[in-house]
Amino acid sequence: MEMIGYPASALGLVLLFMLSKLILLLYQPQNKLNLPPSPPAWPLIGHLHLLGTLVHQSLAQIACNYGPLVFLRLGTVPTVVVSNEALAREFLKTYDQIFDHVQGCWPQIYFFTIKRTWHGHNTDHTGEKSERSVWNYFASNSKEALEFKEIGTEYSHLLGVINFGDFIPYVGLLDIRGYKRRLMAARKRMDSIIDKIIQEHQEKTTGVSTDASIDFVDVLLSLKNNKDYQHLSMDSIKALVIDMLAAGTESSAVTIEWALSEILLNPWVQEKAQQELDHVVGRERKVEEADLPQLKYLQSIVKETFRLHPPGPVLVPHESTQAVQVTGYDIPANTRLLVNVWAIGRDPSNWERALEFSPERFLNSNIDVRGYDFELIPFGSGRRACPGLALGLASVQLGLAVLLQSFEWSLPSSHEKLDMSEVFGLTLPKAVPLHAIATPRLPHHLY
Ligand code: HEM
Repeated sequence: MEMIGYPASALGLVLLFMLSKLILLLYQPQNKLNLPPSPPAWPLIGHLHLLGTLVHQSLAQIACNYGPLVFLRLGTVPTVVVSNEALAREFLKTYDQIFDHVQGCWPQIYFFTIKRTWHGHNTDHTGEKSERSVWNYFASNSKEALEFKEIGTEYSHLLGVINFGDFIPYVGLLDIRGYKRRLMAARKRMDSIIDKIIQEHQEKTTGVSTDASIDFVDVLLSLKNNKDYQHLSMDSIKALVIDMLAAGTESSAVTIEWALSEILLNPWVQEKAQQELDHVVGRERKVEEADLPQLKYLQSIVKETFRLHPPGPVLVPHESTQAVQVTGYDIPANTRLLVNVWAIGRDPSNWERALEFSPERFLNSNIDVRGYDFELIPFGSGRRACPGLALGLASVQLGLAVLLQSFEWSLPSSHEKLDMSEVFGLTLPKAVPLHAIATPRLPHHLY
């Protein structure tokens, strides 16, 4: 008998080979290792069946049953999950270098690019207003901007779903649920937008010489003239542009939406924030970035929002480059690390009334979000921490300050129940977008 042109015996041999490879991968001898606690695993899929659509919540539930350090086998991928402050410090600070696996020079490029192009939020280094062109491009309502947002939502969803094919070799080839096909289609659409942006930047003949006029696409393109980065292909540069756009836009927007939602549930927070804005800025001018250091209550609102709704709930997966012992447990080389920042932010051993939204808790506290206080690490910590921290933090603080100074916020109906459920994806947005009424509170000429 012949199947699709191949003799059945040859097909059988291939299947047998694939199956034996899979069994070898899944059952590598690990019995001599002192691995962290682990729930019972299923054949082939390991612990994948324990992950629901809200992965961070499933992992928090597993931590409740098995402790703050858990070893999981997600298909063939060995994974450790960390769910408390002390262990986060251990993995991200003490063993930072070991759990640092990422594509070669990319972290340096991210830092270098953001440093070259960001001199403050609204102003360049000379203190003059500057147009930050690529970001402005996507903040607009242009056809490309709307398409980018649409593709971004698709990407975010597809990167969040648990796709068995990503964890079990050969299953991925079948693409049973069509995720790969959808991702390729989204990538093709994204590629054509990025190609257009790159072409426009390459065609720019003037204005690239001053720091104020360059944006991060200019900086990335100029890497080709730098001898340390000449090996970078055009595809890598495109991927870097997409990374920066994806990481730099959604996280700040999602945080502001959560902050406003919490404020609507806790109206006295709005009252106190507006009193502070009136006192520090007044109502005759718009709040500016220079006002932010004095807006202590607003800063506390932002910290409290990051605590309960971190946009990267399990950070970006890190991977061990070598075997290591952490708190007496063996962690093999090539083990993925997930840090459940969402669970750490709600851990009652760190936070009183942990599930309550209470910005006041930060007013007389030194806890900050910059990666030194491991009970609150929405930007990660150490070598892999977010390179856009300063820009992201300022964007959220200023964005929220402008919204609270300019408008009185209320729900469309006093009986309306605000839906606070989440969707797990590239970030952690609200499942149901916020609908609120904005009533102007500043003089007419300021709008
Ligand atoms: C609310 C704002 C933001 C939050 C909460 C945030 C959070 C994060 C987190 C948690 C990570 C992963 C860190 C880790 O795995 O240890 C990350 C990575 C990253 N972020 Fe941000 N981010 C924000 C804004 C931005 C902005 C504005 C940019 C760029 C302009 C940016 C660029 C990046 C990049 C390129 C990475 C990947 C770094 C790597 O893999 O080494 N982020 N961010």
